[in-house]
Amino acid sequence: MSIQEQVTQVHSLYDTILILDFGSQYSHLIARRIREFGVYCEMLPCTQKIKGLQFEPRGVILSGSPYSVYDKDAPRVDPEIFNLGVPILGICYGLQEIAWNHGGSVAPCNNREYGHALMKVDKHQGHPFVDRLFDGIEDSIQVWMSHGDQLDKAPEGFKVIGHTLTAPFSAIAHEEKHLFGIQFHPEVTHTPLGKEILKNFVINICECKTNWTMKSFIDNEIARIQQIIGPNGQVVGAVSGGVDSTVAARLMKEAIGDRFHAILVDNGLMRLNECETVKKNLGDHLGINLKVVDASEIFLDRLKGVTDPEKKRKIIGNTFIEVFESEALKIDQETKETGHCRIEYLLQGTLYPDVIESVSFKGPSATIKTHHNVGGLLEDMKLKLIEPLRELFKDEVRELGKTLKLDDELIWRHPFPGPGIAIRILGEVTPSQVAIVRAADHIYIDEIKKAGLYRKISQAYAALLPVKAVGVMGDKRTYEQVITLRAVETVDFMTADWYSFPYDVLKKISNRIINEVKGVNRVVYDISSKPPATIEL
Ligand SMILES: Nc1ncnc2c1ncn2[C@@H]1O[C@H](COP(=O)(O)OP(=O)(O)OP(=O)(O)O)[C@@H](O)[C@H]1O
Ligand SMILES: O=c1[nH]c(=O)c2[nH+]cn([C@@H]3O[C@H](COP(=O)(O)O)[C@@H](O)[C@H]3O)c2[nH]1
Ligand SMILES: NC(=O)CC[C@H](N)C(=O)O
Ligand SMILES: [Mg+2]
Repeated sequence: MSIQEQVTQVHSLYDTILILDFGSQYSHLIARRIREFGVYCEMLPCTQKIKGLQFEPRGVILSGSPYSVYDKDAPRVDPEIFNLGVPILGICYGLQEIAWNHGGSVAPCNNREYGHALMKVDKHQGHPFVDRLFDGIEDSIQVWMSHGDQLDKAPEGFKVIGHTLTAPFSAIAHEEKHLFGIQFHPEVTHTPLGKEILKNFVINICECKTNWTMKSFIDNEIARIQQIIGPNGQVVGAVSGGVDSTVAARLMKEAIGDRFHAILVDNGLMRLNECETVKKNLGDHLGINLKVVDASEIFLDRLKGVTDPEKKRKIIGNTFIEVFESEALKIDQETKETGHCRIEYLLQGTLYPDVIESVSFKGPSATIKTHHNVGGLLEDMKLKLIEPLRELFKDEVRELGKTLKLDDELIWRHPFPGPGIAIRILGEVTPSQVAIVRAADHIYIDEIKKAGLYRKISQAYAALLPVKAVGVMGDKRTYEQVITLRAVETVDFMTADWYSFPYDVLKKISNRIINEVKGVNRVVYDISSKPPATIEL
């Protein structure tokens, strides 16, 4: 079977929901919820032309957006979508966009709704289709809203299927055209019955089959990679030993075999003995021959005198790419005789949270942190990126890892950021500061493991604060640095709570760090949740 045929087969095996993304912070959550039902979905930019679609969706969802439909430069859906003849659900901006396209009126409202609201469900006897969206929901529901505009008139032919005290057209539907619009966000957990509503749309209204699984994601991704890379293409891979890049590498290996060249860059900012351990693990478990490139001097040299964490990330991101580009040239030379093409692609294990926090859709959503692998890339980089996990959340990648039969230890490894210890030293990064963090972190993680808490905590690390404090050791005054410990619990790393440690474990950790790590006389524990803090510093 040709690759094109394999791709087409995906769409014949699985019913597809098309999500058109207007740039909401929650667009990917919609995709994630739908995949949880076992239904395949694809998310494309809202500018997608219907003529150019390579598949026939069973239904379409229009996401929310930071824009207002009446803005001059507001993103617009291709009106052809309304001639597809499949059910369409608009969420927030999506609702407003449906109304806008059908002669409804949308305007800024006096009673903006941000947060919880109670929506009264309006049923319509004799119009069975419009009632399907809120099937199983009686009377009223708790919903989560985030809008400053609202409909002040329902478009012609639409029925009102829900209203709140201040928004009379919170939910509308068209019996014959199978169009639905809701002002609230069903994709966030703050709408407790949101999942049921999405399920009603996807399964009861669009009648999608629920046969999509992680196994099919894998097959689909492998086919896609083969199609992109071609029969002779080669790929260089950024592989850190973390679960994301390991899963990505595993898919790539499966897709193109030895034409995949995995590289671990030792940037001098890794944890104790990390490079050796990772090389061994990936070789032993996955048969991936990992080349470790020692570039620690260049990285540490470029970080001299730099204290701003964003600058550190950019320097590290850029230097990573330089190393990969120079390694790719070396591999091109070495494989010249094989008939394989020159390396065009760089594989990265980028996940959705890396993307959403680093870049913004057409500008307005805020950049939180430039993850080195997204916003920290070289502007004129020659290698093109291939990122099979770019749409997934961490827990989905772990699920994928399980399906790929990766070792539990690897799947449940705490994430470790690419810029590593550099962003865990507030202030200048020097070899002696790196050594302090490395030693403290090693003790911290060791004690967490000994206490049997490693799997309960989602991510833990030690970091160095840029301050000194007075202490007394062996009757002598000390004036040394402060280690801060962080441990969080989270599912998707988008929000997180600090971990509530048993005191005796903290006591032991603090004691060991102060005794064993020279240059430290205090240990503090970070009790900030995300938001408003972030997981890293
Ligand atoms: N030292 C490194 N050498 C090569 N590539 C790296 C290195 N550190 C990070 N990367 C690349 O940057 C990507 C993002 O890093 P990140 O730490 O988010 O993911 P990960 O290391 O694969 O998984 P985890 O989040 O579990 O640590 C990685 O997937 C990998 O492609
Ligand atoms: O590869 C990475 N490069 C980065 O620049 C980076 N910054 C944060 N992280 C990791 O992302 C997750 C969320 O972290 P934050 O709450 O600090 O944004 C956590 O798991 C962080 O460890 C990074 N990973
Ligand atoms: N969350 C949204 O989609 C908001 C849509 C629009 N910007 C409003 O404020 O109403
Ligand atoms: Mg990592």
